Amino acid sequence: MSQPLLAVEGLRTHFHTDEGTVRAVDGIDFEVHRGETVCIVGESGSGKTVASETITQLIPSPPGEIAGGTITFDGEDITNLSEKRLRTIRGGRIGHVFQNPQGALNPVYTVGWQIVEAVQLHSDLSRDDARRKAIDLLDRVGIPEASARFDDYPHEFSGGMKQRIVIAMALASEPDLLIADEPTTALDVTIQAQILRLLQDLQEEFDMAILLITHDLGVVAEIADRVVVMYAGKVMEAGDVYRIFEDPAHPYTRALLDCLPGRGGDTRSIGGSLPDPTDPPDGCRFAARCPHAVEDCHVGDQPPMYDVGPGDHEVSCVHFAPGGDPSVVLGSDQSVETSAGRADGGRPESGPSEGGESR
Ligand SMILES: Nc1ncnc2c1ncn2[C@@H]1O[C@H](COP(=O)(O)OP(=O)(O)OP(=O)(O)O)[C@@H](O)[C@H]1O
Ligand code: NI
Repeated sequence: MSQPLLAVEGLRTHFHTDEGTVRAVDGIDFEVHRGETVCIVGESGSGKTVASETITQLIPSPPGEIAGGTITFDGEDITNLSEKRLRTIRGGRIGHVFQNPQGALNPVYTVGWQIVEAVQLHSDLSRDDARRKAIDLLDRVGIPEASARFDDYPHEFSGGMKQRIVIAMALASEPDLLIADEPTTALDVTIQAQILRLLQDLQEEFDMAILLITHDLGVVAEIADRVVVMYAGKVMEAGDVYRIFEDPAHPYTRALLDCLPGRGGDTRSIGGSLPDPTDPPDGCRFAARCPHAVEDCHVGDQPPMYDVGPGDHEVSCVHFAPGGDPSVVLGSDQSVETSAGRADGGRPESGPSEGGESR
């Protein structure tokens, strides 16, 4: 494969707090190639936002710290870039739509002014040309009568429109990579769909890569080329979106998918909770909640990423190690295991019953 646009290798982002060191991101690898959409999924608290905000060093430091690893963007190591150099990348070649869009717009300036600023920061367009470009951007993100609304203030727009404006701002520099952190979570379903379609259209138009963070697997199915499944600061599984949905390998991914309506699951969430991020367990971080955990799962480090094949698909699970027995997880059929979602953690009687239960 060609050189990735973004390569994250061995990344660790920790926070030093009174309660101990929060290992929010604890050694993860992933890549984003030009023009593709990579989705990071995982439960709340698994480190998705911290991982994405570490890329352009948006993590408050202290208490945050990049404790290890490298971030390479377009061939350049940007892990320890100076603030000055970073400013040309952040909001320039890398656009960012934050999880909380409220903070992204300044209430005391008109939206037009703010987008013009964003355009001018990364181009040498004249004020007039920047204004034309800003109106064009507002128009493209679907703000009706964009030129008439140019001088309106953020509070004069609805939540969905504000989010479109935030996206327009992130696009103002024509970024090579757009990082979008739960860009539609706060919005109603119709507007969510519109904004996702909009991102896809703009992606094609600008030949832009998208790193989308979400815990909505419905969104992932619709928009992703590749998926990275995070849990407790680690990557559990990664690969082509079709592989992840058709042949999910990690018990965690399978449990997540099980929560999707129409996949046979009857649960809203996975039983149990994330481990203490200041004191993660040995072995696989999901082992305590995993219906397939064996002794090996509780010792050593998180298992390495094993190839699941065919194609682009890797999983961090001992059952997929060379010589392991994936059928422990996969069972004899491909129906998604549902036990992980049961509040009592019980296994369905009909499920695969080879040894290895954690209880
Ligand atoms: N400034 C901070 N200080 C201490 N801990 C932090 C800080 N920011 C994040 N964390 C911790 O890092 C871990 C990962 O948080 P993160 O926000 O990345 O999760 P997430 O996967 O984005 O979750 P969500 O889906 O809720 O957005 C959590 O345990 C969180 O409490
Ligand atoms: Ni988040």
